Amino acid sequence: MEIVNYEKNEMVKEKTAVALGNFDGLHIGHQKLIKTMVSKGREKKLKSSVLLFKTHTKSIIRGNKRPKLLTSNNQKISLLESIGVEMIYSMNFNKDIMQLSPRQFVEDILVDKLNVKLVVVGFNYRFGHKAQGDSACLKKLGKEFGFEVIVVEPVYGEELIISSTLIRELLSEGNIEKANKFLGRPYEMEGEVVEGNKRGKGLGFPTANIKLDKGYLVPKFGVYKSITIVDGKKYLSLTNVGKNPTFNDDDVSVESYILNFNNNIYGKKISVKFIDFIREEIKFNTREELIAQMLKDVDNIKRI
Ligand SMILES: Cc1cc2nc3c(=O)[nH]c(=O)nc-3n(C[C@H](O)[C@H](O)[C@H](O)COP(=O)(O)O)c2cc1C
Ligand SMILES: Nc1ncnc2c1ncn2[C@@H]1O[C@H](COP(=O)(O)OP(=O)(O)O)[C@@H](O)[C@H]1O
Repeated sequence: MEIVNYEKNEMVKEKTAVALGNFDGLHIGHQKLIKTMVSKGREKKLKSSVLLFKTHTKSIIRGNKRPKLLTSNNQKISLLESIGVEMIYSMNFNKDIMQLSPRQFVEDILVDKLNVKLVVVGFNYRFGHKAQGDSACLKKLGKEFGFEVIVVEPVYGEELIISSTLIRELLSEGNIEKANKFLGRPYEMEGEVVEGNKRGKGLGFPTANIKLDKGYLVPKFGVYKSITIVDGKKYLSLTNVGKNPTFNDDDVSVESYILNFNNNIYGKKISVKFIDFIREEIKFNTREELIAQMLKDVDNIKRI
């Protein structure tokens, strides 16, 4: 996968097919759009590419109301690679870019830098200063500058339009099953293993605590069946998300107890795939009650 940087003033020589959007979550709607771009691009002998802003466009525009992210740039890049995308055109979304009119964006970026011959966007795509441009405007500019525009219709799941917002809501409600169905894969959080409160081993349940980045979406507090990936190997695990009410912790933690595992993994980068919501977090009166419940949780995930 080739990564080309706008900031380095890099220009693309080959003719390209480009998909445009934030693509946070890269859910099955996004996947359909990207696949359309890749296959139509191949037909026309164009280099398949995605223009990615390093930050979500709404995170700059909305300040504090920024949406919590479902995918990191690295996750997006590896998912895009697996769909067959050949190039990422990477840009910072800053005040200068934000102020480009739809016409300037098309001329300065898509035509001059990216050499586009095909642009694929979703049905509700907006672009340019104050989101003035829509797909009809893009089509008009395409005629003028000589590129084709394909607008991809929405993908539905259970009569709802699948969107990143819908998936954020499902994860916040603990509806991991539906969120995973719409993502087309399990929801995944990755991070470095950091030290926790050093209680886990004493309870008989050591947990690898992931260093959390505040920008990412944390699913509903509770206990999940999960798959934890350490050094490329998959392990069955139980992941607790929340504030450990039994111990009145202040901070939110995401921590995995990995079954049949006994290694020191502090400092390693691990990834947790959420498979099933098991139960809510409980405030127990004693450590013993918590331990008894964790033993039941282990039994539980071995059965489902
Ligand atoms: C399977 C599992 C279930 C858990 N359920 C609860 C719970 O219901 N209530 C709670 O207060 N903490 C729960 N925890 C979190 C523990 O309190 C936490 O892992 C323990 O205090 C160790 O924290 P530490 O890693 O910061 O040392 C659970 C942890 C695991 C692994
Ligand atoms: N089965 C296991 N699951 C998770 N972590 C384990 C396991 N076995 C050993 N470890 C190690 O133990 C650490 C967790 O121990 P714990 O007592 O819970 O301390 P902390 O509060 O620092 O998380 C993990 O970060 C990891 O390095």
